Amino acid sequence: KKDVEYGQYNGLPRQDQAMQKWRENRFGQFIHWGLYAIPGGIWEGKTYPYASEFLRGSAKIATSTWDSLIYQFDIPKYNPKEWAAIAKNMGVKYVTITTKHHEGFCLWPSEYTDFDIENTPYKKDLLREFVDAYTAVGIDVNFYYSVLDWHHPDWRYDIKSDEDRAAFERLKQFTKNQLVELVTRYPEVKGLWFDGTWDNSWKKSGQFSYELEKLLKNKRPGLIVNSRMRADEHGSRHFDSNGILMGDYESGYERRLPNPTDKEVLTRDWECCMTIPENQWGYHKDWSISHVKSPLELIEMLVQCTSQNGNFLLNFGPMGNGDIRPEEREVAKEIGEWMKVNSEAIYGCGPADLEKQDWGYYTYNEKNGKVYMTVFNNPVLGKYKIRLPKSHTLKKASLITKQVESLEIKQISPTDYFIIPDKINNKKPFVIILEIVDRASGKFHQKALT
Ligand SMILES: Cc1ccc([C@@H]2N[C@@H](C)[C@@H](O)[C@H]2O)cc1
Repeated sequence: KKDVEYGQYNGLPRQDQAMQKWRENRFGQFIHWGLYAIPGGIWEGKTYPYASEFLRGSAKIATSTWDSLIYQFDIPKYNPKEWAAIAKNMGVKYVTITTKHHEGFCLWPSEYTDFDIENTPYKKDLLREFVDAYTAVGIDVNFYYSVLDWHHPDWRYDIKSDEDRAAFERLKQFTKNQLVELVTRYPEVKGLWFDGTWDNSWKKSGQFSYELEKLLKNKRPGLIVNSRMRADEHGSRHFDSNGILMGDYESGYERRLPNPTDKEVLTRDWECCMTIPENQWGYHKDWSISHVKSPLELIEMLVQCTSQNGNFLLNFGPMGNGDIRPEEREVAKEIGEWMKVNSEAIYGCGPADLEKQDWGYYTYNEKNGKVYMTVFNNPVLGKYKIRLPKSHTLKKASLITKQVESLEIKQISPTDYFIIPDKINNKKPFVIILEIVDRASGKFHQKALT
């Protein structure tokens, strides 16, 4: 064991009310919005296929040229109430918005920089309007904040000289000031999603990140931070040098999910953040340049995350004028229709600790003791196999839509059962509710998650 003074300092998984709500939420909306939404991946008539929020680098644009985009940020179509309605209808319980991405442009009127919403034609506190609109419809609000700041003259990729050290100390103070400002001006905020913390300069700031986490949690009791915020004093990130997760949940699954049978992730809280195109977080004008995930692909990811004790954060990239693009409206509508029927298998659910089968995923709600089977793959066999521990019995199977009172069950061995639906006519993923009992205790219980 290494002596780690600035690693994890509270016991995980957190069981306080705020974290339980974060866990029960399961499904969130990510929003990437900034100056990059104005060019939308196209510069001087050339389409750049890389992530649009990196266009400044991809198109080798001078910082001063890029920063002058601020004068075009007049967002005539910005309608946070409509954004919140779209999110509500999609079925998300929380939202995470980029208050400041790597470009350094702040969506709120910050005391510590002029590179913010106040100096745009819009002028008003866009973030306050956003927080109010989402809070009004009962969606929890989190802030994404990039420590990496391309606009700030004191950013350093590494600390190689006294000048670097002095500059980065100023940057750290600026970062602390902005974060205290955010949790103070917007006390409704539930969590902070840190990004841009991979450079050596931050890896050498482990103690600072430890003290910053403590400071922010003192200012906002219950605040939830992701593992990307932290480095320990040896430069380890996400997990400290003893392999202990830092922050409150693991946030390494970016545009990828764990292997569906990975049992290790069941032991901690984690969140997967996902783009609808292959790799666009900010608005890109041309989505024809890559695969665009269908609502069904995205629903399957949401169900898989829930089945493995994770949250799913689906990204939207609003347009430079503040409108939500038609493709994203359509995704929100179709996922929302599915959630209206099946969200009981998602909200407040987690892993069922049953052996995964090919037809799809199990989720489990320990409050009502119900196990949910979400079917994505119809077996040619026409029967759905369930395998239970010997001590358990499958008592009942019914459709969440209650089209039929119950489905036929056939036990084919001490551990295996077939569920035999009268007909399989589903074109969409569907949910079967299972009543499984441990004969000894009379109810299904999940192995305690260590
Ligand atoms: C190499 C790389 C750096 C930063 C990112 C940012 N993290 C995502 C959550 C987005 O904010 C993306 O811009 C992605 C890839």
